[in-house]
Amino acid sequence: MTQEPTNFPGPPFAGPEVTISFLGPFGTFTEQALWQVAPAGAKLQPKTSVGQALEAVRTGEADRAVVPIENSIEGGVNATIDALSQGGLVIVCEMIVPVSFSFAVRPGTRKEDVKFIGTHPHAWAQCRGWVEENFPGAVHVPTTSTASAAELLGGTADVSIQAALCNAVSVERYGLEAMYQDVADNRGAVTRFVMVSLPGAIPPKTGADKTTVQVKLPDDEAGALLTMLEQFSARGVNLSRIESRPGGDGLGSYAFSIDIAGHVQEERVKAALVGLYRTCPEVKFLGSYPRVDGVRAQVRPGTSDDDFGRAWEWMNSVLFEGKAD
Ligand SMILES: O=C(O)C(=O)C[C@]1(C(=O)O)C=C[C@@H](O)C=C1
Repeated sequence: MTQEPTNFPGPPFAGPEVTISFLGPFGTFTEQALWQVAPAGAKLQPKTSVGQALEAVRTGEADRAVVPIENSIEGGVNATIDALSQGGLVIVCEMIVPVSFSFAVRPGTRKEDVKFIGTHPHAWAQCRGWVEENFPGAVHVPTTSTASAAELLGGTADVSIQAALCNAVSVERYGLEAMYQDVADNRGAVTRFVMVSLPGAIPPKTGADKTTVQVKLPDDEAGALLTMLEQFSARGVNLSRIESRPGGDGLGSYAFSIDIAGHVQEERVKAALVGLYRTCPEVKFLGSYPRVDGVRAQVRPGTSDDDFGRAWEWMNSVLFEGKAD
């Protein structure tokens, strides 16, 4: 099946259809997220880790990768944030998926048989209280995704788990049955996913955009964090997420993963990023893309593209015409 590359996020792909790698196997929440944007004929490549899904794009094996980046209960997905910080990839769109879990077992399993429960650590963190109440003393067996726990449980091999906390679609896919449905400690939990590609044309600005950057602060410099934040506040740029990650060069060295409300083609965002680049040892641009919630950035008086344009006109008249007012 041939796809029109034009309205698909990110640079054109070699075609005829787009190849998308994702945190697999089939039946993960990540697969559910990718169908929000993937065309019907997309070729899917399930991978066993976020790192492998992203690497497939770096090597050209896939045109895009879809990976989880943030959960409303458990916070950032470090594997994704760290892998993206290695550079070479950009985010081209985001998706949000409401998350609740099925408690899946092999047909015939009794409640008292369940001693070991397999699932992804992020899923476990979202169901910890429920498990404590319903299966006190049960042990968490971490798996590479929620669907991999279901696949393991449904497989013929003699496995050590008796239940999996997974997406409802995995229950049927792997021949299991749901002992409980809609399991979650917090109603309304959502996970945010991103689609990434090799860098190319930046998705056009819509007025409701996000820009993701990774910034390293100078080591042992008093006020370095404040200086970094001032680059944003001085230009009226709002942040929707900021997380510190170890820089990897020993204790005390940190990098910040930041989502900015705005598009890199907006003057106030450009000015903030230029300010960051001047004052921080490392700045990585990880993409500008439309916000899935459609929330438009509030533009403070004096920070619109028009305000920057008038200010530059004035400066040019000072520089090139010698004007003094
Ligand atoms: O394991 C999956 O099904 C995933 O898509 C991963 C993931 C995550 O990394 O947060 C996605 C959504 C849920 O929050 C639990 C797990």
